[in-house]
Amino acid sequence: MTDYTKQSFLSLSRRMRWLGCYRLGPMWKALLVFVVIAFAGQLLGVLFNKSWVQPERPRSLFSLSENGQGPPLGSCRPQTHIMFLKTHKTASSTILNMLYRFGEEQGLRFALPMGYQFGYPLPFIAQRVKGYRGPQVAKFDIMGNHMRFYKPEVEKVMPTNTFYFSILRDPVALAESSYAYYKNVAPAFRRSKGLGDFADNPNKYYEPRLRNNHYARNLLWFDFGLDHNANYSLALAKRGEAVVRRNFKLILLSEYFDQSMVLLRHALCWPLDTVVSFSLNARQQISKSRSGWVGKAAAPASLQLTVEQRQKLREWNALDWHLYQAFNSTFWDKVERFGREKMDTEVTLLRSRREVLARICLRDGGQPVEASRIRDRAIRPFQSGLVKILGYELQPGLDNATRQACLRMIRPEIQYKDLLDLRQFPRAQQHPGAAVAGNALAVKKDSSLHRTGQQAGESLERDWDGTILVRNKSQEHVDIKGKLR
Ligand SMILES: Nc1ncnc2c1ncn2[C@@H]1O[C@H](COP(=O)(O)OS(=O)(=O)O)[C@@H](OP(=O)(O)O)[C@H]1O
Repeated sequence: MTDYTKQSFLSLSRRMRWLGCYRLGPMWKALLVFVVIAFAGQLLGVLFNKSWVQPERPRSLFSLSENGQGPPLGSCRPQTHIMFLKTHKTASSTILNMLYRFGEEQGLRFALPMGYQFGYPLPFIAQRVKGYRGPQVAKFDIMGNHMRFYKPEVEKVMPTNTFYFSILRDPVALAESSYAYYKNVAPAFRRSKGLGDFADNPNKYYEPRLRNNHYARNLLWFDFGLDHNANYSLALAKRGEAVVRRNFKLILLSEYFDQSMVLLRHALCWPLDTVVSFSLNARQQISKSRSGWVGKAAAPASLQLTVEQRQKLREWNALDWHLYQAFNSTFWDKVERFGREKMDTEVTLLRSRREVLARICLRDGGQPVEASRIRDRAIRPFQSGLVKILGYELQPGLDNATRQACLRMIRPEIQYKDLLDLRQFPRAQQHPGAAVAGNALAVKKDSSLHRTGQQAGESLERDWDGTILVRNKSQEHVDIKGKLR
């Protein structure tokens, strides 16, 4: 013992005598001293060691309960600088909804597009971000709307310690989803009789230079900013894979959505409830599996595929197929490192939380419904293509706080973006009709055009979804998705 410790010990025993502890035996005194020292140590640790600080709870109704926190995450701080590359038809709207919820609850600032996508399908440039004033001038925390990824420009907008992640889906399932959604949009799909017909002879229908045909070939590769029309070679595929690996810390899989959410929550140090979600943007469902995502029993004739046609689609999308296989293997390595048993426990917990929240929030036991059946027009999802895109009805009679928390979980992407936009830019001129959803086409005037000014030599044209395309001499176009879902 040092002199200082001896002194402290003596002064402590004097105080204990003063408190009446002199009646206790020596064993009890020693125990009491130990307890006092341990308590003081804890207190100092909490005060001075920041890594002991538990993640701040989102001010969500659900997270107030212990179950909503989930199993402990250890000594980490919640990540609040996040870039999510929102790939198409991969469950990305469900993930964006989580990011919107988390950011809203934590009062974070979103890098939002002027319209609904960041200039897609053109490669991303920082000027597409509303409120961008130059590299690192304005502070943005979360970015997650559709874009064609281009890292040097994203880096101008997001802080250096940003966590980059994205999600992939099996290219055959993705092709079905894409065909159903973009049937009338991608010329290659429009011309074919069905997906099977397209798979049998894609070159008959596919013209690489036609606008929106990127939805028909290696769509993931395209979204990651790579050349989706390049001829497949293993060397090329590996180079692309390496680029994705370099740029993204975590790649999720939509087929293993719940396991993905567990990995994500641990990577971000987030409470369980932030990654509990209801599947958004699903095609009309037949049955609902336990995992909570909407499955399809019988596909419409135009989407039916033989085993050979599935194989042909893999070959047609060979670059995406490579990417999917490579990251599928990485994904399971991560699960292995995480611990299979621990993963199973957390997935079970996540699913039971989803069931609890579905019972609280959703009408008809949580079954998604056709947009036309949703009484509140403000939460009807956007419709496109061959099939009906489903949404949810809220349970009637909820108290206001619960209603708001539930609403956040089912609010479709477009309406949610409008709401956040309005909060972040209360004084800016908003789109007429913002935050009001309807099934009808409502083309909105885009405020960014008025702010930046339309240049001489540019002409306005609309894309399939109401996006305003500004065409100039070099044929560059800007998107401002202007159709409400
Ligand atoms: N939780 C979960 N797990 C697995 N799959 C899910 C989940 N949530 C949504 N989905 C399915 O994702 C498809 C929609 O994808 P996106 O939201 O990325 O579409 S979009 O690009 O934003 O239009 C769409 O696929 P299809 O139904 O096959 O079209 C959704 O059903």
